[in-house]
Amino acid sequence: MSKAMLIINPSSGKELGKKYAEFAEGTLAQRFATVDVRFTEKELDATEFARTASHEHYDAVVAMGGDGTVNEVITGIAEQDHRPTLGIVPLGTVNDLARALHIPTDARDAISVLEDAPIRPFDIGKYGSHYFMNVIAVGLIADAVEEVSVEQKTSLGSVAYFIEGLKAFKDHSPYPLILRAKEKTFDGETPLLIVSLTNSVGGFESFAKDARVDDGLLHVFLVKQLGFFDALQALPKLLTGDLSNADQIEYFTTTEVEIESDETLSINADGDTAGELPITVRVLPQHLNVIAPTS
Ligand SMILES: Nc1ncnc2c1ncn2[C@@H]1O[C@H](COP(=O)(O)OP(=O)(O)OP(=O)(O)O)[C@@H](O)[C@H]1O
Repeated sequence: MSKAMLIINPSSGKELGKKYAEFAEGTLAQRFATVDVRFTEKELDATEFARTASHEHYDAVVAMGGDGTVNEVITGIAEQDHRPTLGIVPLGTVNDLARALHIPTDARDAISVLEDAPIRPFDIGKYGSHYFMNVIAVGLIADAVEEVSVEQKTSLGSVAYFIEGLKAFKDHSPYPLILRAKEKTFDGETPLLIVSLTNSVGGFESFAKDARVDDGLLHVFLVKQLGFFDALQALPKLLTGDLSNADQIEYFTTTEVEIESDETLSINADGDTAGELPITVRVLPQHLNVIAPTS
């Protein structure tokens, strides 16, 4: 008999989770014989619930919350032998994975998709014991995220990061970084390094426009050392995906990359700070399955 676990973060996205809990449970009941609902109370609850769902051979685990909640659920199932199919009801500010998977960003529409959308594979990434589903950033964006207040994030969404990013370009000196991949090595200074699995980064859907959720690749963007005015030119190109002739940006794809620095630099994974350099980042190709429309 098929069973699904619905994991809801009631604090995500202006507490929409509570409002839509019943509708989501009812919709999932059209597809699965049993639906168990769990509400998170604190950090790592979603990981624990998802791990239990794996151990107990659930067919699906649906994450209802922001990117933080989706990341926690993925962390709970990623290492297991039995990995339930993922479902996502995005309630956060950014919702990059949902965007990349063509899952509607409206909660009600996203729930409706769970009733009959196909199941398809997607890549995740790993460094140390951390998993990520969208993006790793070192430098500028990592700093910008730290500086965006909850109020700014709620009212301005992705634009808040953009504004803080511009400020960070002006105020911060670049970071010394060493990058080693089969395809390319770099030893120098950069204001920003981004390693992306999906096209959508920070809510900007054409950021890594060639990235596909199941292409088995890490898309690496390295911004070269810039003056402020060069930076002003480079940022819109980053955000609109117009990178083909952007000489301020080094772009390549790989499956594994080592990143280190002489300085202590923290890493931002999927919007939250998680760990420090040095790291080796690997893609786990088509490691998980997700209920999501194909276009
Ligand atoms: N019941 C709860 N009350 C308060 N915080 C919670 C609760 N359950 C989980 N959390 C915390 O919420 C964090 C995840 O929040 P999440 O990213 O899903 O939502 P969000 O902040 O609204 O989304 P976004 O970051 O996209 O704006 C978890 O890391 C966890 O620490």
